[in-house]
Amino acid sequence: MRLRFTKMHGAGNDFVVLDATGAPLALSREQIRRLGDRRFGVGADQILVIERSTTPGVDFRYRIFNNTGDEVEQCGNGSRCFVRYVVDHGLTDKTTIRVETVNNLLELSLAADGRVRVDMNRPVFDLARVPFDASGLTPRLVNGFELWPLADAGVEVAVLSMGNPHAVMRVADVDAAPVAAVGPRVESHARFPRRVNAGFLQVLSRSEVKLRVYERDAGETLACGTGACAAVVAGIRLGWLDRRVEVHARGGDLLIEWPDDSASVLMTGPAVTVFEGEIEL
Ligand SMILES: N[C@H](CCC[C@H](N)C(=O)O)C(=O)O
Repeated sequence: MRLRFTKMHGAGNDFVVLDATGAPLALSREQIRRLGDRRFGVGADQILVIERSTTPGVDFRYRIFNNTGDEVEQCGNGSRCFVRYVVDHGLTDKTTIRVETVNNLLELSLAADGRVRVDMNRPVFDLARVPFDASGLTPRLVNGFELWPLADAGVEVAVLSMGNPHAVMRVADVDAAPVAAVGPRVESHARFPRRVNAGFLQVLSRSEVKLRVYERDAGETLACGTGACAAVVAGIRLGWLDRRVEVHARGGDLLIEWPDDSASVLMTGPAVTVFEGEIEL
């Protein structure tokens, strides 16, 4: 099968974007893995498949696959690249776009300076919906929010979902943090039945942080949009951060806002098209 694709990134988190708005696209797990393979394929952290939505009032649907071939629920940087793609390819003339994913409905808009602003919906703290198994654990409360001990990984984590699961831990210096050693142990910890994205958060001030994320399936990426949302929400709940935070990821900067505890999390950041191409799968 000859397949046209668009290579994009959002703050260095990179994607292969496939346009299935004209005709359905059914790819095998192996074909998804090939697209994501940096040696034998195009190479990307995730593969995004864009489709028209059949839901009234919703413009598009987009599916997200980690480069292992696993389909996942949410991708913050990917949602910004999705908007950039549909606008640049004339698939919509709207400036605010509603898109559904496997378990979420997002409202996205182009900002004046070319960045993309995404309403990432509300964070989920119900542990069963993350999912996280806290049975037998006693959390340490900070500002009334739980930090859960993962003794065998030697860390405490804040646990929440942005549609996909996140475990956030505070570190003194992200550049010195044991991401390669501790990331996989948290990602695959038995208390996360669907595994988890592991965020390493350094607080620079109440409105500025540095973040590294060891992503579920993908390993450390240069940025993780949902990870940035989860880290800022956890920091606000723990009393470390204000409601509008600049997040410095290794691949670029994201602006995260959580106006109040009942509001959606808003993320603003870059979305860049790198090249278009074709591949024989
Ligand atoms: N690895 C994530 C999916 C991609 C999320 C990330 N790339 C983002 O920008 O939110 C997961 O398995 O939940």
